[in-house]
Amino acid sequence: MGKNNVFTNDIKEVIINEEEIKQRIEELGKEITNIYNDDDDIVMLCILRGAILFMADLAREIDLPVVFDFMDVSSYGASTESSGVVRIIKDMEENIEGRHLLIVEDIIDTGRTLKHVIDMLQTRNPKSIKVVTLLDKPERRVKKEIDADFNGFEIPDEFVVGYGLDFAEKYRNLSFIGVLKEKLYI
Ligand SMILES: O=P(O)(O)OC[C@H]1O[C@H](OP(=O)(O)OP(=O)(O)O)[C@H](O)[C@@H]1O
Ligand code: HPA
Ligand SMILES: [Mg+2]
Repeated sequence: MGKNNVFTNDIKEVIINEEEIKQRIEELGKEITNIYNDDDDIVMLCILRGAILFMADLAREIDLPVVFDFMDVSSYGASTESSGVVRIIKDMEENIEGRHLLIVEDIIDTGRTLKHVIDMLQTRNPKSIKVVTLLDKPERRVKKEIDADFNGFEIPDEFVVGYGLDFAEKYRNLSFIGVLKEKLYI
């Protein structure tokens, strides 16, 4: 059986394939490498769980010394709509005062998760906060001021899964980004 075939019946359309993801991450890695100095103290913060694959691949394309940290944040649960309540399930471990913080997200949708995380982390006085997201759904933004500094792909307003993104915890291990068939959640 070929790779990811077990999910074929659930996916309406592949919108970003494995090769496109890989190429874009190489570009993002170069862009990010270029905006920092070699001696900057950088903490890469992975927002669990969705950003785990992106973090792992992006970090290897950044040619700078970085520290890894993780924060587990959840607002979607088993739904395709944000609950509106952003829950911090696990806080980060590093002290970020005076250090550069690079937040790594898989997707910015309504922007609620990122707004909540940034508001919280800003009070800890990092030297800078920058955000890199693999996917961006600008049409869905409620708080217009929330945006990424680095953005892999702009996508339309459809519920997507794969490459870390889930529906009810499923599909995270797809190697591409696909649109989920609506009959599975409507
Ligand atoms: O811009 P928003 O509308 O807030 O949506 C984006 C957030 O939602 C998803 O997380 P989710 O709550 O599903 O947790 P998960 O990463 O563990 O799947 C995704 O990983 C982002 O963190
Ligand atoms: O389109 C999406 N897919 C998966 N998780 C998400 N969290 C926000 N938007 C999405
Ligand atoms: Mg999710």
